[in-house]
Amino acid sequence: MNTHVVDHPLAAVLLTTMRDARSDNATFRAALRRLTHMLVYEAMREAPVETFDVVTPIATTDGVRLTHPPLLVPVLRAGLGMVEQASSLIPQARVGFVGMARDEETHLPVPYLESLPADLSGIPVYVLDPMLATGGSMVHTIDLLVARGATDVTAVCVVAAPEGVAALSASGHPVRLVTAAVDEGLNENAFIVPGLGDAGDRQFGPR
Ligand SMILES: O=P(O)(O)OC[C@H]1O[C@H](OP(=O)(O)OP(=O)(O)O)[C@H](O)[C@@H]1O
Ligand SMILES: O=c1cc[nH]c(=O)[nH]1
Ligand SMILES: [Mg+2]
Repeated sequence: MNTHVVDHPLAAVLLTTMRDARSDNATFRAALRRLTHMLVYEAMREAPVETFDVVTPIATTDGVRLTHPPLLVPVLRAGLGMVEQASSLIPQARVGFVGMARDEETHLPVPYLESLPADLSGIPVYVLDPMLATGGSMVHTIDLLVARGATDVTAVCVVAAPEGVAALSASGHPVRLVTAAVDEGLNENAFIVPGLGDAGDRQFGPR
């Protein structure tokens, strides 16, 4: 599986704000929005484009548009903080939703929402979730996408654990990962170390 760590000073500064336990909910959400801009920009670098005639006030020239506008899939709750920025960067994108909450005892994802187009064949899909910990939530989300015919999936994350990267790779799904960091690992509660805490709680408050 291809893993791209977005290694840029501006991304690192925003990630630092998100990691900092002193950042309040609003500060955390603002940093996530700005970092999402950079992650999606990088994730779309190789997106295929087609040309068409565009008429400037002076002459006709080649214009460019995305060949296959993608589907964005935020994983609720935490992925909600990424979708507005991602869709403003790609106004042609459609948006689907998956909702999932980890069971605090088993650390397994418990799905509660699935709102996706029926047929995803030929559509690139960008899954938005700041955290890839055990990988259970992301693998389950991609199971849903692949069952609808998706063959081109990008997981856009802020912090990944090596365990989650390995789980994604072992899933055998057609996925690549774009993330701002790969951290040390998971603690006994399956939280990422050093991580940034619970990305849902840090945006919206505890459930
Ligand atoms: O890789 P995993 O071990 O599955 O953990 C990652 C998941 O945990 C977080 O969501 P959470 O379950 O806390 O729900 P929330 O977004 O509502 O807080 C996060 O946003 C991922 O979806
Ligand atoms: O560190 C973690 C692990 C799972 N979910 C989070 O929000 N944070
Ligand atoms: Mg959470």
